[in-house]
Amino acid sequence: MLTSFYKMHGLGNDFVILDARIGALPLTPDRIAALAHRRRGIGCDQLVTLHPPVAPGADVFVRFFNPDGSEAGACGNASRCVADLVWRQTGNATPVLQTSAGVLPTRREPDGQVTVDMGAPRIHWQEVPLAAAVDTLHLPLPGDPAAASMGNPHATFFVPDFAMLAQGAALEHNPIFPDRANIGFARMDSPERMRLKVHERGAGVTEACGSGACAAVVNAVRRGLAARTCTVELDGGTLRITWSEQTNHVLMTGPATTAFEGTVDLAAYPQ
Ligand SMILES: N[C@@H](CCC[C@H](N)C(=O)O)C(=O)O
Repeated sequence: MLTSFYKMHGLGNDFVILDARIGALPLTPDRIAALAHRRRGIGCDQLVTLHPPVAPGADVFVRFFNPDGSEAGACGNASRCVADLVWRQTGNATPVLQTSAGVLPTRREPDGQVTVDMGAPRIHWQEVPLAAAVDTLHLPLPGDPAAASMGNPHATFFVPDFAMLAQGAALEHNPIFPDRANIGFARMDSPERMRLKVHERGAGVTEACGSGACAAVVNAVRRGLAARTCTVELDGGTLRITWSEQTNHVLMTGPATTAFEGTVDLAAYPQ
């Protein structure tokens, strides 16, 4: 069962991308976890699959899976990578991605970076989701985080340093997050510049989290800490995030890089 894959990354947040547009792939949560394993598989922060689109105007349907086998509604860095891949395959510089959380227009910039319209943030407690009707701007947790969904659940802690990062795994599983959550730690260096580290749901600390950067800027703007356009510095590099006042959509701009292409025998991995 030889299947080709692309190994790509956005700021060191790395992906195995499998193309299921020409035929379904026999993937299960266990097989995804095995493929994502850093020593026994190809290794990645997320496994991404491409499918024929259903939404009118969409060019490709994209699904995102964490290395624990769970599925996520959004992945900002992988969205840029898929847009870059579609551009390289077809020459379409504005591919539209369909995801389980919505339809995302993308654009290749003149400098080769990719902008993804990540849609409108969801800030009602049921949309995040949270387990109870609480103020999403001030969750009843030590550290006073704010919550938002960018198609996947995020909580942002505004911190002076990153001493809390080790608490990310416990916070991911806090009962206030019924679907677990990605946990961001943001240090505001100025209203236009943020330093961010993210413990990702189902993946642990990664070098960058695109949806986490979008959620952190949204939450920082809601708190009066950031300008609508903010540079987010992650361990793997920087993203430019704009939360548009006109459209309420969040635009994310950053690089997309191909590391290598390869072939994998899916049957050699557990089902
Ligand atoms: N790395 C991603 C987010 C991937 C999904 C996340 N771990 C989740 O479970 O929601 C990004 O760049 O946004």
